[in-house]
Amino acid sequence: MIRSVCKKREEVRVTKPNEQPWRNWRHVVKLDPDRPLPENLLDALRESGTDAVLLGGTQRITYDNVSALLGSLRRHVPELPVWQEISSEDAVVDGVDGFAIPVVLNAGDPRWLIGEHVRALLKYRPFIDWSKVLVEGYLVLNENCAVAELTEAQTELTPDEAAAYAVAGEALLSMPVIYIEYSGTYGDPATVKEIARVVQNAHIFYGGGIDSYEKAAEMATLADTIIVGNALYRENWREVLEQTVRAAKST
Ligand SMILES: CC(C)=CCC/C(C)=C/CC/C(C)=C/CC/C(C)=C/CC/C(C)=C/CC/C(C)=C/CC/C(C)=C/COP(=O)(O)OP(=O)(O)O
Ligand SMILES: O=P(O)(O)OC[C@@H](O)CO
Ligand SMILES: [Mg+2]
Repeated sequence: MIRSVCKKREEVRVTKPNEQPWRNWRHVVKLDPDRPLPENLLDALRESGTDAVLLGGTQRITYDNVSALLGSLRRHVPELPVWQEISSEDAVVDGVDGFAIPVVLNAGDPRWLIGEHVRALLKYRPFIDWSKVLVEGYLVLNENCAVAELTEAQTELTPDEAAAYAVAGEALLSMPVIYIEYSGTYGDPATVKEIARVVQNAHIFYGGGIDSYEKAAEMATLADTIIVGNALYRENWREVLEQTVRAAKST
């Protein structure tokens, strides 16, 4: 009986350590498919030393704008890994190097903890190569960002509470990545430090408000990977790119 049940199981590929390229990422650029890029940014990425690009945003993400941005990246920087951070099941594209799937640990609306994921699995499950999937346990900590509003995230957390969410993600839910998300504002180093202290094996992404060498260096000493988004859409994007990569690689 047991054997026949086992035979019926589909083969699920488990990711091996050498299939976790994100463990080597120190600096990542997050590009929003909904926003026009500064001229020459993509060419500058080629020489920048950044480790990967995440395609992601919260609002107005469509199949067409993700495909267009992916196409531009492949033309200008063919060697740079590009991962799609899925925020809408209708915008999933083919041809990326991997998929990052956010799960918002402190979501007030459970859709963003598991509901949307189940809906997407009903559609994509037979076609998924799980070795290309990275689950990100998001901790959304800036109450004034689009993702906090969408997910109704409980952002008022002490460092101890934030760390408990991170441990829940790592130890209870076996998440490989904990993403400390302050999108749009620079985070509280004490909170990031406490999370880094208690998390044992999960890889820590930090994102939010990084626009200088000093901020990048501070967060890069606490987190495994820093993610730079909004500041790349400003006039001084060249300086931001150069300084934040240099900080991430030298700390
Ligand atoms: C080709 C093929 C068959 C591929 C298979 C695809 C695949 C691997 C499918 C997996 C199925 C699956 C489980 C998909 C997930 C579906 C889904 C919609 C899940 C919900 C994700 C989620 C919690 C979204 C909420 C928003 C969020 C966390 C977005 C992440 C990006 C982010 C925070 C961007 C920051 O942007 P924003 O807040 O807009 O910041 P600024 O405006 O300030 O810049
Ligand atoms: O846009 P910023 O504030 O740099 O944040 C980066 C990233 O964490 C957003 O999801
Ligand atoms: Mg956005």
